[in-house]
Amino acid sequence: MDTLRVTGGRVLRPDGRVTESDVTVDRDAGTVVAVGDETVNGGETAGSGETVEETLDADDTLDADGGLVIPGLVNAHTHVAMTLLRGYADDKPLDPWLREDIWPAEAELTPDDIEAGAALGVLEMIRSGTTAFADMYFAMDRVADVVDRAGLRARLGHGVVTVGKDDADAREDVEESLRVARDLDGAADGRIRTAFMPHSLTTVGEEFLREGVAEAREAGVPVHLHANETTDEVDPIVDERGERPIAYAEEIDALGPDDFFAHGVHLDDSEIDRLADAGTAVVHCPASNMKLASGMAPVQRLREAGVTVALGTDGAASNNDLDPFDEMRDAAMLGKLAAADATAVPATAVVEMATADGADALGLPGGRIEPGAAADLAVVDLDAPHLTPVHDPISHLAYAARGSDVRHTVCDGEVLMRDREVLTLDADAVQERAAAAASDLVDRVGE
Ligand SMILES: N[C@@H](CCSC[C@H]1O[C@@H](n2cnc3c(=O)[nH]cnc32)[C@H](O)[C@@H]1O)C(=O)O
Ligand SMILES: [Zn+2]
Repeated sequence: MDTLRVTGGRVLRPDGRVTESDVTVDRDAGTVVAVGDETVNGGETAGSGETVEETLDADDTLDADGGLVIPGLVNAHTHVAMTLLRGYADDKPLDPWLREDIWPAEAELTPDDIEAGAALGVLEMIRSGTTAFADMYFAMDRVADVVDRAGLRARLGHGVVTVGKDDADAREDVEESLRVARDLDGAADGRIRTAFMPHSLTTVGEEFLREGVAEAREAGVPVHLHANETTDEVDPIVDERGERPIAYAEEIDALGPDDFFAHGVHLDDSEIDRLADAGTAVVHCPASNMKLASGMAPVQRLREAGVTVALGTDGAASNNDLDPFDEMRDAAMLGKLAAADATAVPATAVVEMATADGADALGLPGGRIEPGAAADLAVVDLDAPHLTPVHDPISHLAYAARGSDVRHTVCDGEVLMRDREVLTLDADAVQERAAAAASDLVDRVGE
């Protein structure tokens, strides 16, 4: 067995305990084989016949001294190539922001641009401890190439918009989303999974939603869309159909146990119950919701109702970074404000949302450090002034740590970043190429 040992750190366990343990990883299988002396089958590692003691001479080690070993963080909703539009248009509500600024710029994006933007976003994510993400965009074959090279996991889909398009163009967009969902599923040695991704219930027509969802069910891929993000996305559905958006989603068969919806800001109690009954997850994007003044999602109520709530950054143009630590802190802060209750959405909740609940929402491995689990983890350096003293490491994850405190990132047993150096991408080249692509893009939009 080819082993990696993460030594000398404290480990965040699935039950919330923090223990001083080494973590042993089988690099070939991409799984955790031991946490301390806890193994898959009591002392023997993964059926190899070797005991933990015998594998003590690891083939490779990562120093976690003074650090906290956590499950790799999950960014459950983003548009990763939008890093090119970071800081391009700020301080506007969703609808005019999309129509006046973002969509005209996106109309000029080439597949090369999208690859450059995706590489930049993935670089940023690896550097802040993210090992899995969900992406809704276009030119997804190029995004998949980046994920393959960079070594993390993703659930990818082509975003469909049919409003303002003629029938042929609309159909083509739906077909492209289904093609991506079928062709890319299982790519990158299984690290890439896919979904059918209609942009939202108001930007895709009913007929296209029904047809696309039916095909997605046939293909066995989940559905991911923006739901109840703003009141502009709720009111027209209520006016035209006499039902709430989540009831509409259920009616078109888009409310399944493997499906996950971004935002869920404006949900009433009946919709929360429907989500809980269906087992559909919600991806909370607190920074984007605050920046676009979309509203405050009922995170505490959703969790109490039994809905799986994950965390997402949304695109870098509405955030403006892809740092999952910011998202944890924002979720805890905004969750309290939304509930008018300082005990709501505590530190333990947001850490769960960014790890196990994120992996569950996406239906991807990871999110827990335990024998037999996927070896997706990050080591957070706690030896810094803003993290001193350490009364409670989970409090620090939620409230005080930053993406730049991540020392190492591991996904599927591969070291993606060691001592802050990303090993799978040429960071300088990625940054330069993205900056050049972004400035060319803005020139073209201005012409
Ligand atoms: N194929 C579609 C593209 C859809 S990709 C997903 C879209 O979601 C947009 N987007 C980014 N952030 C948000 C948000 O917060 N709410 C809704 N849409 C967003 C993003 O800019 C992108 O255009 C087309 O032809 O236009
Ligand atoms: Zn979005």
